[in-house]
Amino acid sequence: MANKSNIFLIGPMGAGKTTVGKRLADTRGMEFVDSDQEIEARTGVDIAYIFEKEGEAGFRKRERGIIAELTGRQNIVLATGGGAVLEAENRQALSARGFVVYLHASVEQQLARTARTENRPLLQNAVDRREVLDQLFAFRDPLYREIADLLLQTDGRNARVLARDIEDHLERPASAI
Ligand SMILES: Nc1ncnc2c1ncn2[C@@H]1O[C@H](COP(=O)(O)OP(=O)(O)O)[C@@H](O)[C@H]1O
Ligand SMILES: O=C(O)C1=C[C@@H](OP(=O)(O)O)[C@@H](O)[C@H](O)C1
Ligand SMILES: [Mg+2]
Repeated sequence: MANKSNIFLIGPMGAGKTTVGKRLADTRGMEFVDSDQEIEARTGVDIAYIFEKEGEAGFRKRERGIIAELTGRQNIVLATGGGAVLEAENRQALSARGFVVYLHASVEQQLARTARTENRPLLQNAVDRREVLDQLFAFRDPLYREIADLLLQTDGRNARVLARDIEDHLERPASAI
């Protein structure tokens, strides 16, 4: 049965999943978990190091394991990584086991918010970050939409306002969501 006590945040790098998720969990008194931070805590190394040693495929395998586990919990706010929706298994678990919020951001906004990034290997190694973000977004946007229960535009809107928007949607009767 669907467990909608969980809130799962999806969307591209720089959409604010980690930032908004933490804030939302604080105000709702829920546990906050970030799949990337969880992988780092368990392996003792950062995401960039995992990409370097195991390639993207190695990272996706770890991400799949962690999402399968975390989506089985209750009453958590989970911030996923931007590529979590690539795996059908992840999409299935996310949509079945929680309320899925797609934090949408234009590529322009993604670029601005990831400008000082130090632990996003897909961007760090890129010659042209805009092109990489463009391509990722074109491929992934339909996947985010496929499982989203709610889509929020984040351009020009701060994390506090976005967390409150999510709260407002959750307070509404189910038929209005
Ligand atoms: N709504 C927002 N408005 C302005 N800056 C934001 C917003 N959300 C996140 N940020 C900033 O953008 C950067 C990336 O945010 P982060 O939460 O790590 O995104 P994600 O987890 O989706 O990749 C951080 O520096 C964060 O402070
Ligand atoms: O878009 C992606 O494929 C990735 C996004 C990152 O998470 P954020 O979306 O939180 O930056 C992180 O999981 C990894 O660098 C790969
Ligand atoms: Mg994040």
